[in-house]
Amino acid sequence: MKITLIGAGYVGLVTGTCLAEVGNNVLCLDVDPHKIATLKSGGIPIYEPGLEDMVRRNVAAGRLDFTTDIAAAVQFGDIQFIAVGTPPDEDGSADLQYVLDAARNIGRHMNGFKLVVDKSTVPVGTADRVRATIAETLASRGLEVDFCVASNPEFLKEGAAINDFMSPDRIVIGTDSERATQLLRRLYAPFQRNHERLVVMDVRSAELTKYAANAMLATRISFMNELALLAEKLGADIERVRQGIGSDPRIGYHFLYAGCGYGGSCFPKDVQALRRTAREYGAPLRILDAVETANEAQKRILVEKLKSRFGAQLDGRRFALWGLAFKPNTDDMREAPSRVIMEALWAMGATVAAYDPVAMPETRRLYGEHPSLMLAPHPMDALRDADALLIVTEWKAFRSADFAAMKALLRQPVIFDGRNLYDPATMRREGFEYFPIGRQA
Ligand SMILES: NC(=O)c1ccc[n+]([C@@H]2O[C@H](COP(=O)([O-])OP(=O)(O)OC[C@H]3O[C@@H](n4cnc5c(N)ncnc54)[C@H](O)[C@@H]3O)[C@@H](O)[C@H]2O)c1
Ligand SMILES: O=c1ccn([C@@H]2O[C@H](COP(=O)(O)OP(=O)(O)O[C@H]3O[C@H](CO)[C@@H](O)[C@H](O)[C@H]3O)[C@@H](O)[C@H]2O)c(=O)[nH]1
Repeated sequence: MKITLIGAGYVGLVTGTCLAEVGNNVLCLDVDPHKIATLKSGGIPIYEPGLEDMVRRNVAAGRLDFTTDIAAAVQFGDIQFIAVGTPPDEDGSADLQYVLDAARNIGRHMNGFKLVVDKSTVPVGTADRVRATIAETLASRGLEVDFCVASNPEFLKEGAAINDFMSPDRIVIGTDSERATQLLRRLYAPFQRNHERLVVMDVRSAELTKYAANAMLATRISFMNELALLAEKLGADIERVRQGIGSDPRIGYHFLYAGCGYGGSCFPKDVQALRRTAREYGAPLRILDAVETANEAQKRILVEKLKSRFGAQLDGRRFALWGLAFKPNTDDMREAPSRVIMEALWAMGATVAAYDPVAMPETRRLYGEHPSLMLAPHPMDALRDADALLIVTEWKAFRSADFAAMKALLRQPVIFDGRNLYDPATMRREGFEYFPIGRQA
């Protein structure tokens, strides 16, 4: 099939590449000429394990190409995926300007039938707005051309995007059109594995499903984070509690890890946008209000622990920080807890020596040559003469650490572990003051 991806970001690039991988012809359009130039020259603009090879393979096979030419892109695909960003507006609602721009461009350049698929995360009712925008644009050209609009939200996780796309738990399709259903059934047939993954429903339910999934996962995390703080006070261990409840299949093990808060480009903005929709429709989601408040506090939890240990005056102190990305296997720092933590430490007069395996260029882009930030070439270099280490992202490389060497480098053997990487008893034996989340220090 011939497919156009509008937006070649995380979702557009992964979707386009995976669709090419199973034999489709894919053209990815982006308004960012630098992104397209990078892709055209064989590079990829994001860090996503496995993606670069897959892009290269499909470009070489002639199934994948990139363009900034809007007319050519719209004319190319029988299916037009809209995968542009939907960042939060000032009031927390999803900003739909890019989605509606894409819709206008489709209306401006289409000459025959198109199936338009909203892949971006968009509030309920957006497919109707996309349909109306295309219809108005066509009318302004004096044309009547047949088209359908369907919703097909994406559930991939950064860092595991290719596997999530190639082997999805489910593929949600929202449409009331038989033609759209048949086309998307054919398109997604190679991703079904042994049993049916397609869940077909009305458009509004599909749009809400995406927000419901992210809100449910964010709720589990905030619940565990608050429970962790209680466990600390009660002398209990949140890791034991996690294993104890996760074994109940009604609860399950996934997304129950207490830590220093959820970040990323999705949970924070989608929780905010759903709360905003709920308020607008007079059906407030009080639970989600609490989820967000709890998460904001959790992003500061290491700072609070550090203040209890060192006081609030940190002039002259230096702290090592391991992990800048909002989670492992990505260079994405959107809404990352590391940012809240570094900014709080700077405000109290401290300097930070940080290390991350892939997110240091992104850190430089965000903070420039910040006078209170040193980026260390190696995790151990960050520890030299630091008053304590803060662990913020659970990169695999941090799991098996050389404790003796760490102790020798740190000014004092103190670790605030925001991801519970180590066993508290071992850390005590090794002579560390160890402050985990929800476990006994
Ligand atoms: N990142 C994720 O893990 C993820 C997962 C599932 C869903 N989503 C959702 O998917 C959507 C896209 O997210 P993303 O992370 O890929 O965003 P992104 O910022 O990485 O990419 C969006 C791209 O769209 C381009 N763009 C903007 N307007 C355009 C236009 N009119 N025509 C062509 N290109 C245009 C931008 O230049 C950018 O490259 C969002 O709604 C997001 O919530 C993201
Ligand atoms: O038990 C857990 C699991 C995750 N997190 C944190 O939650 C955040 C989000 O993690 P994750 O969901 O793995 O990353 P994303 O790439 O943001 O993916 C989420 O957001 C995407 C965009 O909507 C969806 O497509 C995915 O299904 C959804 O998992 C990160 O800060 C994690 O550190 C925890 O604190 N505890």
